[in-house]
Amino acid sequence: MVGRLVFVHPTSGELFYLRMLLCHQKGCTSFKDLRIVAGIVYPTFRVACNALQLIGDDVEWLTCFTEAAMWATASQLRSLFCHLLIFCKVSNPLSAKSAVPSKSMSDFGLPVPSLDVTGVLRNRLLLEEMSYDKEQLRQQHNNLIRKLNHHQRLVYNNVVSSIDNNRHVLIFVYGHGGTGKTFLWTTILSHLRSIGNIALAVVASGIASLLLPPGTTAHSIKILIDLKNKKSCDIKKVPSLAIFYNKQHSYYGTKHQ
Ligand SMILES: Nc1ncnc2c1ncn2[C@@H]1O[C@H](COP(=O)(O)OP(=O)(O)OP(=O)(O)O)[C@@H](O)[C@H]1O
Repeated sequence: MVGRLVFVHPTSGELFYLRMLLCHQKGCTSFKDLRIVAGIVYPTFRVACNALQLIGDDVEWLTCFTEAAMWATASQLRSLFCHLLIFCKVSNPLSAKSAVPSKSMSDFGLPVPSLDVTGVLRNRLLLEEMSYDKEQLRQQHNNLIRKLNHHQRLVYNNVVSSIDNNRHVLIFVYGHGGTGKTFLWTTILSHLRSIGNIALAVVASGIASLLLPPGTTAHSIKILIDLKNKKSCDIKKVPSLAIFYNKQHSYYGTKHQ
């Protein structure tokens, strides 16, 4: 029987290697026969092609990867690996990855960070909120709290007691310009952060965010200022923002300007 094999693009994966085997293996009567080389049944057409030395053996890529492993950081190695996969037509990606002996911190007798810690390190929002100088904040708080006037003190006590008693509350503070609202927020924020809690200062505008230590705009963390029926905040389940909101002991304060 005389037949013609249609062209198969190299990016077609196993189909490409099947076509290659059909051009080289003789007397085969099944797909399995095509995968047999020197009596060994190979699991895929590509591996069978490799055994027949029909395709490159990736040595140049393995050498490149092994050399880079001597000096490159983990992040650079990951970039290189992706670059090789995408642009260099590596025939066996897994062997390239396993060619580099990977070491973990425990191999050097170092404590392995918990998943919780590595999660926090990847979360910029959380990292910022947890890296305050607590001692400095404690001193600032001690200095500010002494100056609070009667009304400020009332609000301050209310906020702190609701946190101490784990009560979820919404507190609205009204006052004309210059009556000490920002002063009050700063006192509350310094207290919460000095005891290791996360307190998010949210404002309506970018200019107002400069008044609070460090404040952020509501829209940048997807909080709606204009609350109406059936409106919802678009916070995805996995990203850092969701992890941030899930973190226990988080408090949000907003300032409208
Ligand atoms: N209890 C206080 N002791 C000393 N100074 C205070 C006190 N409360 C407020 N101030 C000072 O008064 C000034 C105005 O206060 P603040 O900026 O907190 O007002 P505000 O209500 O936030 O104003 P606005 O609404 O215009 O932003 C600031 O210089 C602040 O340091």
